[in-house]
Amino acid sequence: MLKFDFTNLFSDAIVNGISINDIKKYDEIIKNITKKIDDNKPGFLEIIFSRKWIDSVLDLKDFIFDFDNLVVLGIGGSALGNIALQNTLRPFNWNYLSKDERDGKLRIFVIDNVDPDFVASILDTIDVHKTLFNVISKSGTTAEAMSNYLIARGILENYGLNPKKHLIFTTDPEKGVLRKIANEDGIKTLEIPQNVGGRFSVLTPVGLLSAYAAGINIESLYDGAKNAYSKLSNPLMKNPAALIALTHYLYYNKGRNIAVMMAYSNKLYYLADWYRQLWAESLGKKFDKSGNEIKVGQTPVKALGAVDQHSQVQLYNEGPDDKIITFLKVEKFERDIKIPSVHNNEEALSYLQGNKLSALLNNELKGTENAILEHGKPSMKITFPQINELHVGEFFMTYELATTIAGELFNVNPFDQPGVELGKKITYALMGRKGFEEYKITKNGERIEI
Ligand SMILES: O=P(O)(O)OC[C@H]1O[C@](O)(CO)[C@@H](O)[C@@H]1O
Repeated sequence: MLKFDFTNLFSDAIVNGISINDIKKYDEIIKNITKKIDDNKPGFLEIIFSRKWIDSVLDLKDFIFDFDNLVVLGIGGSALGNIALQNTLRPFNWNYLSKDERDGKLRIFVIDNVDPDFVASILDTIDVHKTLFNVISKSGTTAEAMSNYLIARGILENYGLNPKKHLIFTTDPEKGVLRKIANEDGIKTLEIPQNVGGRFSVLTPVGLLSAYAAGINIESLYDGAKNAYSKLSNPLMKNPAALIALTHYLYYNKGRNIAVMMAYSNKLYYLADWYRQLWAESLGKKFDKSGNEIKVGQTPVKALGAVDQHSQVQLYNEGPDDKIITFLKVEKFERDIKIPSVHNNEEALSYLQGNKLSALLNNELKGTENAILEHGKPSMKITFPQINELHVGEFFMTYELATTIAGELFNVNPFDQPGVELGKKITYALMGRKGFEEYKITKNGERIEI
Protein backbone atom coordinates (compact mmCIF):
# COMPACT_ATOMS: atom_id res chain seq x y z
CA MET A 1 0.00 0.00 0.00
CA LEU A 2 1.00 3.64 -0.27
CA LYS A 3 2.93 5.07 2.67
CA PHE A 4 1.67 8.35 4.08
CA ASP A 5 3.96 10.51 6.19
CA PHE A 6 2.30 13.47 7.91
CA THR A 7 5.09 14.19 10.41
CA ASN A 8 6.29 17.45 8.88
CA LEU A 9 2.83 18.97 9.11
CA PHE A 10 2.99 18.91 12.89
CA SER A 11 6.50 20.10 13.63
CA ASP A 12 7.08 22.94 16.13
CA ALA A 13 9.19 24.51 13.39
CA ILE A 14 6.14 25.36 11.27
CA VAL A 15 5.09 29.01 11.24
CA ASN A 16 1.60 29.19 12.77
CA GLY A 17 1.43 25.39 12.56
CA ILE A 18 -1.09 22.85 13.73
CA SER A 19 -0.46 20.17 16.34
CA ILE A 20 -1.63 16.61 16.71
CA ASN A 21 -3.86 17.91 19.52
CA ASP A 22 -5.53 20.35 17.12
CA ILE A 23 -6.21 17.37 14.88
CA LYS A 24 -7.55 15.16 17.62
CA LYS A 25 -10.25 17.70 18.44
CA TYR A 26 -11.82 16.70 15.12
CA ASP A 27 -11.99 13.00 16.00
CA GLU A 28 -15.76 12.96 16.41
CA ILE A 29 -16.46 15.27 13.47
CA ILE A 30 -14.38 13.13 11.12
CA LYS A 31 -15.97 9.95 12.45
CA ASN A 32 -19.39 11.36 11.57
CA ILE A 33 -18.28 12.55 8.14
CA THR A 34 -16.66 9.26 7.16
CA LYS A 35 -19.65 7.31 8.45
CA LYS A 36 -21.97 9.51 6.41
CA ILE A 37 -19.84 8.87 3.29
CA ASP A 38 -19.75 5.14 3.96
CA ASP A 39 -23.50 4.93 4.64
CA ASN A 40 -24.45 6.95 1.55
CA LYS A 41 -21.65 5.99 -0.79
CA PRO A 42 -21.07 8.63 -3.45
CA GLY A 43 -21.13 7.29 -7.02
CA PHE A 44 -17.33 7.22 -7.39
CA LEU A 45 -17.11 4.90 -4.37
CA GLU A 46 -20.12 2.76 -5.18
CA ILE A 47 -18.68 1.76 -8.57
CA ILE A 48 -15.72 -0.15 -7.13
CA PHE A 49 -18.05 -2.71 -5.57
CA SER A 50 -19.54 -3.71 -8.90
CA ARG A 51 -17.99 -5.65 -11.81
CA LYS A 52 -20.30 -3.86 -14.21
CA TRP A 53 -17.87 -1.12 -15.28
CA ILE A 54 -14.83 -3.34 -15.71
CA ASP A 55 -16.87 -5.97 -17.54
CA SER A 56 -18.37 -3.42 -19.92
CA VAL A 57 -14.82 -2.65 -21.05
CA LEU A 58 -13.53 -6.24 -21.07
CA ASP A 59 -16.49 -7.21 -23.27
CA LEU A 60 -15.00 -5.01 -26.02
CA LYS A 61 -11.79 -7.05 -26.19
CA ASP A 62 -12.30 -8.41 -29.72
CA PHE A 63 -13.34 -5.02 -31.06
CA ILE A 64 -10.49 -2.99 -29.53
CA PHE A 65 -7.43 -5.06 -30.29
CA ASP A 66 -8.02 -4.97 -34.03
CA PHE A 67 -6.83 -1.35 -33.95
CA ASP A 68 -3.35 0.17 -33.62
CA ASN A 69 -4.35 3.51 -32.12
CA LEU A 70 -6.92 4.72 -29.64
CA VAL A 71 -7.55 8.45 -29.75
CA VAL A 72 -9.45 9.86 -26.79
CA LEU A 73 -11.47 13.01 -27.50
CA GLY A 74 -12.52 14.67 -24.24
CA ILE A 75 -11.53 17.42 -21.85
CA GLY A 76 -11.20 17.98 -18.08
CA GLY A 77 -12.46 14.97 -16.17
CA SER A 78 -13.04 13.23 -19.48
CA ALA A 79 -9.32 13.35 -20.31
CA LEU A 80 -7.10 13.98 -17.29
CA GLY A 81 -7.61 10.51 -15.80
CA ASN A 82 -6.73 8.91 -19.15
CA ILE A 83 -3.59 11.02 -19.43
CA ALA A 84 -2.62 10.18 -15.85
CA LEU A 85 -3.14 6.44 -16.33
CA GLN A 86 -1.23 6.36 -19.58
CA ASN A 87 1.74 8.33 -18.30
CA THR A 88 2.04 6.69 -14.90
CA LEU A 89 1.54 3.11 -15.98
CA ARG A 90 3.12 2.95 -19.44
CA PRO A 91 6.62 3.97 -20.45
CA PHE A 92 6.99 7.44 -21.96
CA ASN A 93 8.05 5.97 -25.30
CA TRP A 94 4.95 3.74 -25.49
CA ASN A 95 3.58 5.32 -28.65
CA TYR A 96 6.95 4.90 -30.38
CA LEU A 97 7.15 1.15 -29.72
CA SER A 98 6.23 -1.36 -32.41
CA LYS A 99 3.02 -3.37 -32.06
CA ASP A 100 5.08 -6.42 -31.06
CA GLU A 101 6.93 -4.44 -28.42
CA ARG A 102 3.52 -3.26 -27.19
CA ASP A 103 2.39 -6.87 -27.03
CA GLY A 104 -0.43 -6.09 -29.46
CA LYS A 105 -1.79 -3.30 -27.28
CA LEU A 106 -2.79 0.10 -28.64
CA ARG A 107 -1.00 3.41 -28.84
CA ILE A 108 -2.94 6.00 -26.86
CA PHE A 109 -3.39 9.64 -27.83
CA VAL A 110 -5.53 12.08 -25.88
CA ILE A 111 -6.79 15.15 -27.71
CA ASP A 112 -7.99 17.34 -24.86
CA ASN A 113 -7.82 20.76 -26.45
CA VAL A 114 -8.96 22.63 -29.52
CA ASP A 115 -5.60 24.15 -30.34
CA PRO A 116 -5.48 23.45 -34.08
CA ASP A 117 -1.70 22.91 -34.12
CA PHE A 118 -2.03 20.30 -31.37
CA VAL A 119 -5.03 18.54 -32.90
CA ALA A 120 -3.50 18.51 -36.39
CA SER A 121 -0.20 17.11 -35.16
CA ILE A 122 -1.91 14.10 -33.59
CA LEU A 123 -4.15 13.54 -36.61
CA ASP A 124 -1.04 13.69 -38.82
CA THR A 125 0.57 10.94 -36.72
CA ILE A 126 -2.12 8.28 -36.93
CA ASP A 127 -3.30 6.02 -39.71
CA VAL A 128 -7.03 6.57 -39.53
CA HIS A 129 -7.76 3.09 -40.97
CA LYS A 130 -6.20 1.59 -37.83
CA THR A 131 -7.67 4.05 -35.37
CA LEU A 132 -10.50 3.88 -32.86
CA PHE A 133 -11.80 7.25 -31.65
CA ASN A 134 -13.20 7.25 -28.12
CA VAL A 135 -15.36 10.34 -27.67
CA ILE A 136 -15.81 10.96 -23.95
CA SER A 137 -18.27 13.46 -22.58
CA LYS A 138 -20.58 13.04 -19.61
CA SER A 139 -22.84 15.87 -20.71
CA GLY A 140 -22.42 15.26 -24.41
CA THR A 141 -22.40 19.00 -24.94
CA THR A 142 -18.86 20.18 -24.21
CA ALA A 143 -17.72 22.33 -27.14
CA GLU A 144 -14.13 21.05 -27.21
CA ALA A 145 -15.03 17.36 -27.16
CA MET A 146 -17.86 17.84 -29.63
CA SER A 147 -15.81 19.80 -32.16
CA ASN A 148 -13.06 17.18 -32.06
CA TYR A 149 -15.71 14.48 -32.52
CA LEU A 150 -17.03 16.29 -35.60
CA ILE A 151 -13.50 16.55 -37.00
CA ALA A 152 -12.83 12.84 -36.41
CA ARG A 153 -16.14 11.85 -37.97
CA GLY A 154 -15.53 14.15 -40.91
CA ILE A 155 -12.17 12.46 -41.51
CA LEU A 156 -13.70 8.99 -41.27
CA GLU A 157 -16.34 9.95 -43.79
CA ASN A 158 -13.77 11.50 -46.13
CA TYR A 159 -11.85 8.24 -46.08
CA GLY A 160 -15.06 6.35 -46.78
CA LEU A 161 -14.76 4.50 -43.48
CA ASN A 162 -17.80 3.33 -41.56
CA PRO A 163 -18.08 5.54 -38.45
CA LYS A 164 -19.71 2.66 -36.57
CA LYS A 165 -16.49 0.68 -36.89
CA HIS A 166 -14.17 3.47 -35.74
CA LEU A 167 -16.10 5.27 -33.01
CA ILE A 168 -17.07 4.51 -29.47
CA PHE A 169 -18.82 7.02 -27.22
CA THR A 170 -18.43 7.12 -23.45
CA THR A 171 -21.32 9.17 -22.14
CA ASP A 172 -24.38 9.44 -19.91
CA PRO A 173 -26.66 6.37 -20.12
CA GLU A 174 -29.63 8.47 -21.26
CA LYS A 175 -28.92 12.15 -21.79
CA GLY A 176 -27.02 14.26 -24.31
CA VAL A 177 -26.43 14.48 -28.02
CA LEU A 178 -23.82 11.69 -28.06
CA ARG A 179 -26.34 9.22 -26.68
CA LYS A 180 -28.86 10.39 -29.28
CA ILE A 181 -26.38 10.00 -32.18
CA ALA A 182 -25.27 6.61 -30.87
CA ASN A 183 -28.87 5.40 -30.77
CA GLU A 184 -29.61 6.73 -34.24
CA ASP A 185 -26.40 5.55 -35.92
CA GLY A 186 -25.78 2.34 -34.01
CA ILE A 187 -22.46 3.49 -32.55
CA LYS A 188 -21.00 1.49 -29.68
CA THR A 189 -21.18 3.15 -26.28
CA LEU A 190 -19.91 2.83 -22.75
CA GLU A 191 -21.82 4.32 -19.84
CA ILE A 192 -20.66 6.91 -17.37
CA PRO A 193 -22.71 6.26 -14.23
CA GLN A 194 -25.14 9.11 -13.73
CA ASN A 195 -24.03 9.71 -10.16
CA VAL A 196 -20.32 10.10 -11.01
CA GLY A 197 -19.11 13.53 -12.12
CA GLY A 198 -16.31 14.01 -14.65
CA ARG A 199 -13.44 14.68 -12.25
CA PHE A 200 -14.39 11.62 -10.15
CA SER A 201 -14.79 9.34 -13.17
CA VAL A 202 -11.31 7.94 -13.78
CA LEU A 203 -12.31 4.49 -12.51
CA THR A 204 -15.45 4.35 -14.66
CA PRO A 205 -15.29 3.44 -18.37
CA VAL A 206 -14.02 7.03 -18.89
CA GLY A 207 -10.55 5.95 -17.75
CA LEU A 208 -10.90 2.19 -18.03
CA LEU A 209 -11.18 1.85 -21.82
CA SER A 210 -7.94 3.58 -22.79
CA ALA A 211 -6.17 1.95 -19.85
CA TYR A 212 -7.28 -1.53 -20.92
CA ALA A 213 -6.44 -0.81 -24.55
CA ALA A 214 -2.88 0.02 -23.46
CA GLY A 215 -2.59 -3.20 -21.45
CA ILE A 216 -3.05 -1.70 -18.01
CA ASN A 217 -4.53 -4.10 -15.46
CA ILE A 218 -7.83 -2.41 -14.69
CA GLU A 219 -8.80 -4.98 -12.07
CA SER A 220 -5.71 -4.09 -10.03
CA LEU A 221 -6.72 -0.43 -10.22
CA TYR A 222 -9.95 -1.41 -8.49
CA ASP A 223 -8.06 -3.49 -5.89
CA GLY A 224 -5.96 -0.42 -5.12
CA ALA A 225 -9.06 1.74 -4.83
CA LYS A 226 -10.51 -0.80 -2.40
CA ASN A 227 -7.34 -0.58 -0.32
CA ALA A 228 -7.94 3.16 0.00
CA TYR A 229 -11.57 2.58 0.95
CA SER A 230 -10.56 0.02 3.59
CA LYS A 231 -9.01 2.88 5.62
CA LEU A 232 -12.05 5.16 5.47
CA SER A 233 -13.41 3.99 8.83
CA ASN A 234 -10.00 3.92 10.53
CA PRO A 235 -9.33 6.15 13.54
CA LEU A 236 -8.27 9.61 12.39
CA MET A 237 -4.52 9.16 12.82
CA LYS A 238 -4.62 6.04 10.60
CA ASN A 239 -6.96 7.49 8.03
CA PRO A 240 -4.98 9.05 5.15
CA ALA A 241 -7.94 10.53 3.25
CA ALA A 242 -9.32 12.17 6.40
CA LEU A 243 -5.89 13.46 7.44
CA ILE A 244 -5.24 14.97 4.02
CA ALA A 245 -8.63 16.69 4.10
CA LEU A 246 -8.38 17.90 7.68
CA THR A 247 -4.79 19.17 7.56
CA HIS A 248 -5.42 21.03 4.31
CA TYR A 249 -8.61 22.51 5.76
CA LEU A 250 -6.91 23.62 8.99
CA TYR A 251 -3.92 25.09 7.17
CA TYR A 252 -6.23 26.85 4.73
CA ASN A 253 -7.88 28.52 7.73
CA LYS A 254 -4.42 29.68 8.76
CA GLY A 255 -3.84 31.39 5.43
CA ARG A 256 -2.25 28.53 3.49
CA ASN A 257 -4.48 28.84 0.46
CA ILE A 258 -2.14 27.09 -1.99
CA ALA A 259 -1.72 23.32 -2.04
CA VAL A 260 1.38 22.26 -3.96
CA MET A 261 1.75 18.67 -5.09
CA MET A 262 5.38 18.11 -5.97
CA ALA A 263 6.10 14.76 -7.61
CA TYR A 264 9.66 13.47 -7.59
CA SER A 265 8.86 11.35 -10.63
CA ASN A 266 7.95 12.40 -14.15
CA LYS A 267 5.31 9.69 -14.17
CA LEU A 268 3.61 10.76 -10.95
CA TYR A 269 3.57 14.38 -12.14
CA TYR A 270 0.50 13.43 -14.19
CA LEU A 271 -1.30 12.38 -11.01
CA ALA A 272 -0.70 15.90 -9.72
CA ASP A 273 -2.31 17.21 -12.90
CA TRP A 274 -5.38 15.03 -12.32
CA TYR A 275 -5.50 16.13 -8.66
CA ARG A 276 -5.48 19.81 -9.70
CA GLN A 277 -8.90 19.56 -11.33
CA LEU A 278 -10.28 17.45 -8.50
CA TRP A 279 -9.23 19.85 -5.72
CA ALA A 280 -9.97 23.07 -7.65
CA GLU A 281 -13.39 22.33 -9.14
CA SER A 282 -14.64 20.46 -6.08
CA LEU A 283 -13.65 22.88 -3.36
CA GLY A 284 -13.44 26.28 -5.03
CA LYS A 285 -16.93 27.57 -4.28
CA LYS A 286 -18.72 30.87 -3.83
CA PHE A 287 -21.55 29.52 -1.68
CA ASP A 288 -21.75 27.03 1.15
CA LYS A 289 -24.35 24.28 1.27
CA SER A 290 -26.90 26.65 2.84
CA GLY A 291 -26.41 29.28 0.15
CA ASN A 292 -24.29 31.70 2.22
CA GLU A 293 -21.55 33.45 0.28
CA ILE A 294 -18.17 32.15 1.49
CA LYS A 295 -15.80 32.17 -1.52
CA VAL A 296 -13.49 29.35 -0.38
CA GLY A 297 -10.97 27.20 -2.17
CA GLN A 298 -7.36 26.21 -1.99
CA THR A 299 -5.42 26.67 -5.24
CA PRO A 300 -3.79 23.38 -6.24
CA VAL A 301 -0.41 23.69 -7.91
CA LYS A 302 1.62 20.93 -9.53
CA ALA A 303 5.38 20.80 -9.38
CA LEU A 304 8.03 18.40 -10.55
CA GLY A 305 11.13 17.47 -8.59
CA ALA A 306 14.00 17.92 -9.16
CA VAL A 307 13.13 20.28 -12.05
CA ASP A 308 11.19 22.79 -9.97
CA GLN A 309 13.89 22.99 -7.30
CA HIS A 310 15.50 25.19 -9.91
CA SER A 311 12.36 27.17 -10.58
CA GLN A 312 9.86 27.20 -7.68
CA VAL A 313 11.58 26.16 -4.45
CA GLN A 314 13.10 29.59 -3.84
CA LEU A 315 9.51 30.85 -3.56
CA TYR A 316 8.32 27.89 -1.50
CA ASN A 317 11.14 28.36 1.02
CA GLU A 318 11.37 32.11 1.36
CA GLY A 319 8.06 33.39 0.02
CA PRO A 320 4.77 33.93 1.86
CA ASP A 321 3.45 31.39 4.37
CA ASP A 322 0.58 30.49 2.08
CA LYS A 323 1.45 26.94 0.98
CA ILE A 324 1.09 23.38 2.14
CA ILE A 325 3.17 20.93 0.14
CA THR A 326 2.66 17.27 -0.69
CA PHE A 327 5.67 15.36 -1.97
CA LEU A 328 5.19 12.24 -4.07
CA LYS A 329 8.06 9.78 -3.85
CA VAL A 330 8.91 6.52 -5.61
CA GLU A 331 10.79 3.93 -3.60
CA LYS A 332 11.68 1.55 -6.38
CA PHE A 333 11.76 2.88 -9.92
CA GLU A 334 11.11 0.44 -12.73
CA ARG A 335 14.43 1.33 -14.35
CA ASP A 336 17.61 2.76 -12.91
CA ILE A 337 20.80 4.21 -14.31
CA LYS A 338 24.20 4.07 -12.70
CA ILE A 339 26.23 7.22 -13.21
CA PRO A 340 29.53 6.08 -14.72
CA SER A 341 32.94 7.05 -13.39
CA VAL A 342 34.21 9.04 -16.33
CA HIS A 343 36.38 11.67 -14.63
CA ASN A 344 38.27 9.83 -11.93
CA ASN A 345 40.34 12.84 -10.97
CA GLU A 346 37.55 15.42 -10.78
CA GLU A 347 36.83 16.01 -7.09
CA ALA A 348 33.71 18.07 -7.99
CA LEU A 349 32.10 15.10 -9.75
CA SER A 350 33.22 12.20 -7.60
CA TYR A 351 30.15 12.27 -5.32
CA LEU A 352 27.97 11.57 -8.36
CA GLN A 353 30.06 8.91 -10.08
CA GLY A 354 29.13 5.36 -9.20
CA ASN A 355 25.76 6.44 -7.73
CA LYS A 356 22.35 5.71 -9.20
CA LEU A 357 19.99 8.35 -10.58
CA SER A 358 17.22 7.09 -8.27
CA ALA A 359 19.48 7.77 -5.26
CA LEU A 360 20.23 11.28 -6.50
CA LEU A 361 16.54 12.06 -7.12
CA ASN A 362 15.37 10.73 -3.76
CA ASN A 363 18.17 12.51 -1.93
CA GLU A 364 17.12 15.70 -3.69
CA LEU A 365 13.63 15.09 -2.36
CA LYS A 366 15.04 14.61 1.15
CA GLY A 367 17.07 17.78 0.77
CA THR A 368 14.06 19.84 -0.34
CA GLU A 369 11.79 18.31 2.29
CA ASN A 370 14.20 19.24 5.06
CA ALA A 371 14.90 22.68 3.66
CA ILE A 372 11.15 23.36 3.46
CA LEU A 373 10.79 22.28 7.09
CA GLU A 374 13.68 24.46 8.23
CA HIS A 375 12.00 27.39 6.51
CA GLY A 376 8.93 26.73 8.62
CA LYS A 377 6.62 25.44 5.87
CA PRO A 378 4.38 22.37 6.33
CA SER A 379 4.68 19.35 4.07
CA MET A 380 3.52 15.75 3.86
CA LYS A 381 4.78 12.86 1.76
CA ILE A 382 3.20 9.95 -0.09
CA THR A 383 5.55 7.13 -1.02
CA PHE A 384 4.80 4.73 -3.84
CA PRO A 385 6.72 1.49 -3.09
CA GLN A 386 6.52 1.04 -6.89
CA ILE A 387 4.48 2.71 -9.58
CA ASN A 388 1.87 0.09 -10.40
CA GLU A 389 -1.88 -0.27 -10.86
CA LEU A 390 -2.48 -1.09 -7.22
CA HIS A 391 -0.83 2.07 -5.94
CA VAL A 392 -2.23 4.34 -8.63
CA GLY A 393 -5.75 3.03 -7.93
CA GLU A 394 -5.21 3.65 -4.22
CA PHE A 395 -4.01 7.18 -4.95
CA PHE A 396 -7.09 8.03 -7.02
CA MET A 397 -9.52 6.76 -4.41
CA THR A 398 -7.64 8.32 -1.49
CA TYR A 399 -7.88 11.74 -3.12
CA GLU A 400 -11.50 11.30 -4.19
CA LEU A 401 -12.35 10.46 -0.58
CA ALA A 402 -10.16 13.28 0.78
CA THR A 403 -11.91 15.75 -1.53
CA THR A 404 -15.33 14.58 -0.38
CA ILE A 405 -14.31 14.86 3.29
CA ALA A 406 -12.83 18.31 2.64
CA GLY A 407 -16.14 19.30 1.02
CA GLU A 408 -17.88 18.43 4.30
CA LEU A 409 -15.33 20.40 6.35
CA PHE A 410 -15.63 23.47 4.11
CA ASN A 411 -19.41 22.89 4.02
CA VAL A 412 -19.51 23.07 0.22
CA ASN A 413 -20.88 20.72 -2.42
CA PRO A 414 -17.79 19.03 -3.92
CA PHE A 415 -19.78 17.53 -6.79
CA ASP A 416 -20.95 20.61 -8.69
CA GLN A 417 -19.11 23.29 -10.71
CA PRO A 418 -21.51 26.17 -11.34
CA GLY A 419 -18.62 28.58 -11.80
CA VAL A 420 -17.60 27.14 -15.17
CA GLU A 421 -20.97 27.74 -16.80
CA LEU A 422 -20.81 31.46 -17.57
CA GLY A 423 -17.65 31.21 -19.67
CA LYS A 424 -19.18 28.33 -21.63
CA LYS A 425 -22.32 30.37 -22.32
CA ILE A 426 -20.36 33.39 -23.52
CA THR A 427 -18.38 31.09 -25.84
CA TYR A 428 -21.62 29.62 -27.21
CA ALA A 429 -22.88 33.17 -27.84
CA LEU A 430 -19.64 34.15 -29.57
CA MET A 431 -19.81 31.04 -31.72
CA GLY A 432 -23.39 31.84 -32.68
CA ARG A 433 -25.17 29.06 -30.80
CA LYS A 434 -28.92 29.63 -30.83
CA GLY A 435 -30.49 30.53 -27.51
CA PHE A 436 -27.34 32.10 -26.04
CA GLU A 437 -27.52 35.55 -27.70
CA GLU A 438 -27.99 37.28 -24.34
CA TYR A 439 -24.50 36.16 -23.26
CA LYS A 440 -22.69 37.98 -26.06
CA ILE A 441 -20.08 40.30 -24.55
CA THR A 442 -20.99 43.96 -24.63
CA LYS A 443 -18.77 46.98 -24.25
CA ASN A 444 -20.36 50.36 -23.51
CA GLY A 445 -23.64 48.91 -24.65
CA GLU A 446 -22.22 47.82 -28.00
CA ARG A 447 -21.73 44.23 -29.11
CA ILE A 448 -18.20 43.12 -29.80
CA GLU A 449 -18.12 41.48 -33.18
CA ILE A 450 -16.07 38.38 -33.77
O1 LIG B 1 -17.49 15.19 -19.68
P1 LIG B 1 -17.99 16.53 -20.09
O2 LIG B 1 -19.45 16.69 -19.81
O3 LIG B 1 -17.67 16.82 -21.53
O4 LIG B 1 -17.29 17.63 -19.21
C1 LIG B 1 -15.92 17.90 -19.29
C2 LIG B 1 -15.48 18.79 -18.15
O5 LIG B 1 -16.17 20.02 -18.20
C3 LIG B 1 -16.52 20.44 -16.88
O6 LIG B 1 -17.88 20.26 -16.73
C4 LIG B 1 -16.27 21.90 -16.65
O7 LIG B 1 -14.95 22.23 -16.86
C5 LIG B 1 -15.73 19.51 -15.98
O8 LIG B 1 -16.29 19.40 -14.71
C6 LIG B 1 -15.77 18.25 -16.77
O9 LIG B 1 -14.82 17.32 -16.34
